[in-house]
Amino acid sequence: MATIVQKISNKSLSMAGQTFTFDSIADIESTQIDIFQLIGAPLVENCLAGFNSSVFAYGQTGSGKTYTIWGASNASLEECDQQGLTPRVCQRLFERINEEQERHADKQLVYMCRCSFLEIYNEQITDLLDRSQKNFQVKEANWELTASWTGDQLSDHLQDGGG
Ligand SMILES: Nc1ncnc2c1ncn2[C@@H]1O[C@H](COP(=O)(O)OP(=O)(O)OP(=O)(O)O)[C@@H](O)[C@H]1O
Repeated sequence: MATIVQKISNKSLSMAGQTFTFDSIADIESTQIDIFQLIGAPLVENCLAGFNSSVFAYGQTGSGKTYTIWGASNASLEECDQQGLTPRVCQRLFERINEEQERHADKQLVYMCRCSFLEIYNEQITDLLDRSQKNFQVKEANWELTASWTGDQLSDHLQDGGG
């Protein structure tokens, strides 16, 4: 069978005779930990520095979006190889916040975290933290989301399966 896409290096691949270059390319050998180190850990540091961060998974059905963003269906918040980005990022984020608060105890740092978890399917946006919110229009530029969660609420939600 002809190879359609060929990985040339960690940053480039060839397809139909053309070479494409990216910041980084994961492949079939990449583990959930690899993806967390590549995307999740820098994202957490970015958030701690006060910047908004987002992860966008795009691909055809069955290509592994849910597996990558969330994890295998049997993965829980407990340590598990199959955990995806979301539980790992949440865990690291709150660990790092505790670390920073302890390190700078004299400054009494207060962090406010806000997160949204959205699915776009058939041009319909669903708020995955509040499934009653499912009629956002793609064209609307300033739709507002209700998802402003405390760490404990988010942690409970993740442990309940996030549905
Ligand atoms: N890297 C991987 N290692 C092991 N299993 C994987 C991997 N990626 C995906 N899978 C498995 O492949 C199947 C399809 O993956 P997944 O459900 O994540 O796709 P999807 O892109 O979210 O699909 P859809 O768009 O239909 O929701 C699942 O059973 C998932 O556990």
